[in-house]
Amino acid sequence: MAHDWGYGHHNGPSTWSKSFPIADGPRQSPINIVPDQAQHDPSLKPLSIKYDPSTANGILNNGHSVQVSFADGDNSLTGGPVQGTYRLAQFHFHWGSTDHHGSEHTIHGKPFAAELHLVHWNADKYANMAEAAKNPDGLAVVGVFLQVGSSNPQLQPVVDAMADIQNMGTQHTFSNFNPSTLLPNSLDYWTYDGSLTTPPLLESVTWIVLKEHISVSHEQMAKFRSLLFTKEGQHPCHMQNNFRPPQPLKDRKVRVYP
Ligand SMILES: COc1ccc([C@H]2OC(=S)NC2=O)c(OC)c1
Ligand SMILES: [Zn+2]
Repeated sequence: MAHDWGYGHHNGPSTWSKSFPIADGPRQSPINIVPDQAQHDPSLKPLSIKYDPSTANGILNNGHSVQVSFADGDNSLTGGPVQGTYRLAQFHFHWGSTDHHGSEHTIHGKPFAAELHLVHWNADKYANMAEAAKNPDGLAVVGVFLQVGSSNPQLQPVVDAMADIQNMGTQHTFSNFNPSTLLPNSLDYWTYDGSLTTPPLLESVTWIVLKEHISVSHEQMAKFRSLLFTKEGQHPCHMQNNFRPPQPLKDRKVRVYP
């Protein structure tokens, strides 16, 4: 059966457990992060991220988000909370209908306007992203908060490409883009064991949520909200509020670096 999960009243996050019982699992994401309760851990290392801009190979409206994919190549995440080398597969975003909410993780209960997810898979242990996603140490997702303020020129190539992928299922060429330009100056982070934030909600993600946000302008956010959840010819429904709310922490600790 084709899964018709979404973010609407009838198919949104509160309904996902019907088809995906893991939605009520022990390590679901996102979560609310309480900085004062995060634990220091001397085994945590600084993050090391190196991307090859020539591996960017397309931008897609997948009906849930806007996603930029990368060919297998020298795109590595090492250090931080992970062992070995994780390879970048794609990045995408989650955002709201206003500038005051839209991120998936929250800090002290406070949401940001949007959240960037840079998705990496454990290339030392698994053959590809799909295999990695089935394993508890398979994925590492770097989360970056977007706060509305000054325009972010580094985001503009992604924003400009949105004109070509307005409808669900549309894609366009997107090349020579270095996603490290979307990272803040500081790579200090919180980390915890979690999951994918949309179905299949697999509990295979080591989360690395950066403390420092990046900026985005109100006008740039309006372009995100101009995207459509719907296909060409369908009654148009604007892509916004494509975020899952925070889930119970249960028996987990959030660690902090430094
Ligand atoms: C099959 O591939 C998937 C499926 C779901 C997600 C969701 O989990 C997070 S995290 N953000 C999402 O939209 C995904 O992202 C890596 C990749
Ligand atoms: Zn995501």
